[in-house]
Amino acid sequence: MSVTRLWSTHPDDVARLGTQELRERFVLSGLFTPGEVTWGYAHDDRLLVGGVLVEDGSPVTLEAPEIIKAEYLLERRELGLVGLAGEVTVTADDETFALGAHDVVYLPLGTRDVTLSGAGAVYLVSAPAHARLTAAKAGRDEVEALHLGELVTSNERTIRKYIHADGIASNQLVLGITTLAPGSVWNTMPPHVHPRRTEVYLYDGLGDEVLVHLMGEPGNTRHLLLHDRDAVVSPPWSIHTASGTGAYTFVWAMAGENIDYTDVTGITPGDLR
Ligand SMILES: O=C(O)C(=O)C[C@H](O)C(=O)CO
Repeated sequence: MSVTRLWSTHPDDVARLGTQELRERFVLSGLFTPGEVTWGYAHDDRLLVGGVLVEDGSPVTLEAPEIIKAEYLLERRELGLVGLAGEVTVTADDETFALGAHDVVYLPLGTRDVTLSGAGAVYLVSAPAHARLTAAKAGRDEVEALHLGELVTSNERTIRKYIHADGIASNQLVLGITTLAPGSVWNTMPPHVHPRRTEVYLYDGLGDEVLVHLMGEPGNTRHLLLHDRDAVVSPPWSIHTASGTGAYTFVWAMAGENIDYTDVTGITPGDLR
C-alpha cells in the first residue's frame, strides 16, 4: 500500500520553491490504479486521501496505512467515499451502499470492515474524528446545489455540497463536487482562503486537457500544471483556484477547526499577484 507524505509548509518557504519542489509538497498524482488503494497523507489537518480502480470480481478491502498506526482505517477517523465513474458497492460492516458517479457515502468513526466491489473509480478522503455519527449516502441529484459565476466571465459552475453542516453530518469533513458549465474554465474565481481549514482538490474529467492551478498567499501566488485525476493540497493560508484548457469537475474536501462552508475570506481578483 503506497502512501505519499505531504508535510506542512510555511508560506515564506513556498515562495522560494521551484516547480518540482512545489509538486512534491502539494500534488498527488497516480492515485488511481487497479485493485489497490494509493494514499496520500497531508500533515496539514491530517487529511488522508486515496484512490482506487475497483475491478469486477476483485473486491478491494480498505486497510489502515502504516502511517496512521491504527488497527483499522476508521479506528479514529471518518471517511467520505466519492464515486467518480462506474458502479461500486460499498459494504461497511453490516450495511451496503450503491456508489455511482458523483454519489457520496459517509462512513463514521468505528466502522471496522469496508469493502468495495463492482467496477469503478472511487476517491477517498478521511479526517480524524472524535464521535461516531451515522453512515449515510447522498446521490448527485439529492444534494444542495449552488449555481455560481457566469459564462461571460468563464466561471459558470454548479457546486454540490454533500458532507457539510446542513447535509450529511460529520465531525470535521466537509465535501462536495463542483462541475463547470460547458464553455467555462475557471473554478473558485474570485478566490478565497479559509484560515481554519485545509482543503484538497481532486480534478476529474480533464481527459488530455490540462489545468493551471494557482496556490500561495494572494499577493504571492505560484502555479501548478495539473492533469486528469491529480489531487492538490491547499494549506489554510493558500488560495486554490484554477483555469483549464477545457471543462472539468473537481471534488473538494476540507477538515479543520469547523465545518462551516461559509467561513472563508474572499479575495478581490485585483489584489492577486
Ligand atoms: O468553484 C468553486 O468556487 C468551489 O467549488 C469552491 C470550493 O467549494 C471551495 O474552495 C470550498 O472552500
